[in-house]
Amino acid sequence: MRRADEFTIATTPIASIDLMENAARAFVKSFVKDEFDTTKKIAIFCGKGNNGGDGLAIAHILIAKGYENIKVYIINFTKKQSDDFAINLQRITETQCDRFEINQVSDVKHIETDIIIDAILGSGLNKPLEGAYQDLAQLINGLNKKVYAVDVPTGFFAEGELPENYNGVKAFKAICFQRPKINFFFPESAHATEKFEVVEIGLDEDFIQNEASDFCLVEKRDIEQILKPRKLFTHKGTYGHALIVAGQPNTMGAALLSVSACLHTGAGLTTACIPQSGLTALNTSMPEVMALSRDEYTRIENPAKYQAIAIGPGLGVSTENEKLLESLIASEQPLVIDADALNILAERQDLMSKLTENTILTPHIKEFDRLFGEHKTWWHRVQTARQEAQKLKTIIVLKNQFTLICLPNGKVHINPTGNPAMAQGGMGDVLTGIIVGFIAQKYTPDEAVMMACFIHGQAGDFLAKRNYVVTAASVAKRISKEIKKIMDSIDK
Ligand SMILES: NC(=O)C1=CN([C@@H]2O[C@H](COP(=O)(O)OP(=O)(O)OC[C@H]3O[C@@H](n4cnc5c(N)ncnc54)[C@H](OP(=O)(O)O)[C@@H]3O)[C@@H](O)[C@H]2O)[C@@H](O)CC1
Ligand SMILES: Nc1ncnc2c1ncn2[C@@H]1O[C@H](COP(=O)(O)OP(=O)(O)O)[C@@H](O)[C@H]1O
Repeated sequence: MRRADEFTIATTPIASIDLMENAARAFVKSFVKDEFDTTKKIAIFCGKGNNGGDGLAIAHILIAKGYENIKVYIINFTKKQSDDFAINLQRITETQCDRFEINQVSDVKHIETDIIIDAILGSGLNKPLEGAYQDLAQLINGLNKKVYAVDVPTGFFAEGELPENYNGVKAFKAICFQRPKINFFFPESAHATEKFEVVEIGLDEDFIQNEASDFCLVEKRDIEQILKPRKLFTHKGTYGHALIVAGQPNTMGAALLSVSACLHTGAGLTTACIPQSGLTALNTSMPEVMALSRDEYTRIENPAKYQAIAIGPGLGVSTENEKLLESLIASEQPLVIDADALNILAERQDLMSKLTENTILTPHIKEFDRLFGEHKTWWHRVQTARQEAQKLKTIIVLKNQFTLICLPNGKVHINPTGNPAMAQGGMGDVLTGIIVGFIAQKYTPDEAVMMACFIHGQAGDFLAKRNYVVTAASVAKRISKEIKKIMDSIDK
């Protein structure tokens, strides 16, 4: 982002001070949506770098908008100041804004305010907070006010491993510039901010798109480019045959959820390989689905006849299932491996090197650590996922609030859809069903995974607008409508 900043300044007729003004305006636009009461007391804490420069620009824009009680506090812990900070300090001096210098932390104790805007340190943070900065952050947290952070909360590293005990400012919302910071996507960021919003500040978009970055956010337009319409004269054979090996007598639900998701994703034919005891449930709830009884078939005859095979939801860990997984891996079909099949793999590390190229592994955090070892931080976990995806030539779908899709080429696609209403058992089984449903329809494995994660989350987001909790079965049933919604938006 810093390079995009420099590029934009160098190649467009925009001065860095104007870019700072753009950033401040974008911050204010978002801020006033939440905080429209112009009589509230607002304290803006400004460091002396560009983050603080933003804070000063925000102050004069808010004053111009009629906010009556703005006070600016300059954090004077260092002599060094940035050029744009100095320009904005001069500008604010020419207004009626109340301005105070904080030379020591104790000066903050007497501040009375309703809202705090944190512009002390931003993306220029280059070491963990200590000394006066750390004490100041603790003091601000102790005031228990609603804190809006400019770009990032003070003390929060935009990327890289986050320190175990976060000691920075705890924000209610971070309003960050142009692109989300990678670390916002990891659960540890919840210590630093309750939420974040990204606002555009006019950086050169073509430059950002072309910058080599290993991380990218999946967007609706990516899905629009991949999705193919169902054409005239096509038939069930066109849309492939998916096999889902899942369920045991007490976890038949996992199999049914996965199969239902596959059906609603549009596979031409779906076969469920489940124990005999589940057949009645399957036939009653989904007569469209065919069955292979697993009591009879401990091996899958002719796996090549399926265009896509998933194994794992509710499968159970047993010697028979281990053999079944081993035989499917030996068939050299690319598989979708989930849940108990991942747990079997964790016990049989020798099978890992035998996985066919483009096999998809879909672990949640615990399954991931069972497979690849304990990790203390998400940053570290994601580095491992990237390395393993490259080494094994597999796709690793590391499931989370923001699911991270690690591809064999080292790229990580971050899925932005989904919400906590989806945090309920069975949701991952549905994701597996969607992935296998798309692969059956001849989408490439990385396309299938990207579409599946995005649409799974989008279905959950739609349902969460009207429900406190969203069940896995309701997400599975919603998939076809969400695909249609995207299809219709392409047609327009
Ligand atoms: N790029 C963009 O898209 C745009 C960015 N903009 C804004 O600029 C912000 C980045 O500004 P920035 O580079 O001036 O750094 P900032 O965060 O103000 O820090 C200042 C100085 O603090 C120091 N320091 C570091 N760690 C420390 C610590 N632990 N404890 C104490 N001191 C510490 C360090 O100085 P050093 O240690 O290197 O001498 C650092 O240089 C960004 O977040 C956004 O708000 C927008 O205006 C326009 C578009
Ligand atoms: N807070 C959340 N926000 C977004 N998605 C979530 C959230 N909690 C769970 N999910 C999604 O639900 C699924 C849960 O997967 P998993 O734990 O394997 O479920 P199960 O094994 O019960 O089927 C993942 O796709 C995950 O991304």
